[in-house]
Amino acid sequence: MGLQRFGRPKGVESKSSPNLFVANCGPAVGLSHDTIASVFSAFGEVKGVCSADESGARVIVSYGDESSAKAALEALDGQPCPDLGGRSLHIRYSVLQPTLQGKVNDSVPVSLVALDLNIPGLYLLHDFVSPKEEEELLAAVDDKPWKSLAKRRVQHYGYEFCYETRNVNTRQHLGELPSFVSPILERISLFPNLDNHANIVLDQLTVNEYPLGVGLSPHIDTHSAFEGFIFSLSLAGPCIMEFRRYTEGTWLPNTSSTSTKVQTPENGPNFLRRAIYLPPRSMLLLSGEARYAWHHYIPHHKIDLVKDSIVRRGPRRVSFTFR
Ligand SMILES: O=C(O)CCC(=O)C(=O)O
Ligand SMILES: [Fe+2]
Repeated sequence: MGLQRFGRPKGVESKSSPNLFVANCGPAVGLSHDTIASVFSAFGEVKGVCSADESGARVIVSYGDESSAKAALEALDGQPCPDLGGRSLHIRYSVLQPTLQGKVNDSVPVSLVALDLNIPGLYLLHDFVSPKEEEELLAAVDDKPWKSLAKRRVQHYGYEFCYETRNVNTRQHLGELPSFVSPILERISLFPNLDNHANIVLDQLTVNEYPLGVGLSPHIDTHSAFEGFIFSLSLAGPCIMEFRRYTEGTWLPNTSSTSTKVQTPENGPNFLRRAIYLPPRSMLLLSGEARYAWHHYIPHHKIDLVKDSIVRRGPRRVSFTFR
């Protein structure tokens, strides 16, 4: 029985189950799993006791049948238990749920630095803006009208972006990029790793606001619309970004537009996958091969596994993508 296979029940009333979630009980409060098993076995055969989480003070007690669990819950919940050092236990039914690992186990190992991905043209700078600048940028866009898409909200500056064609409408110039991004544009012009700084022309900005659990489908930003560099600044919450490179013949360009949408099964064998962690305030640069040969996307996760740590996404992530 592995850690976190059983969920903590959400409501006060939960469906009966042979598994009990028992709080105020465990090795951290001086009660071994064996001791707990022996006390709970007074109500039926105990199949196992395991930690409910990393606290050491919450366990799952599993019986072979629901009636034993019900008897134990009725007898022990909320009562000081003399055989368990007089502790008052808080007991609920628990439910088997997919492991935390299971929710993220389709992920590739997530790197913290761009170099580890071995994708030419991919760069990531941490702390590109300060926490104060982050706050100001978020306040500036929250002051402007958001446009709601199916799952996220966007703002466009410079040129309007058309999601049907995945292209900008060059006849609809919305004006210069707003003054609140001027310091960012200045800093971008000093970005290391760029051969020819004079070549950077960034006249379109998309601000994306992703609610918790929302990501972005695999795509390559339309070539004709945005030549050269794509810079993406992450604010407010973390996420991971994945990259796929298809070997020849495994994807087809979507002929209805200039975009190259993925048309292969999600987990076909014929592509390479890489992933990078994007903390808030970091700036990602996609150029060269990273920009033109790899699809990028943000998995629709609420949590990401980053170097053996569980990283929870925030209530929202806001990105500023300059092209
Ligand atoms: O949110 C991001 O960092 C990336 C956004 C993106 O890839 C796009 O707008 O094309
Ligand atoms: Fe993109």
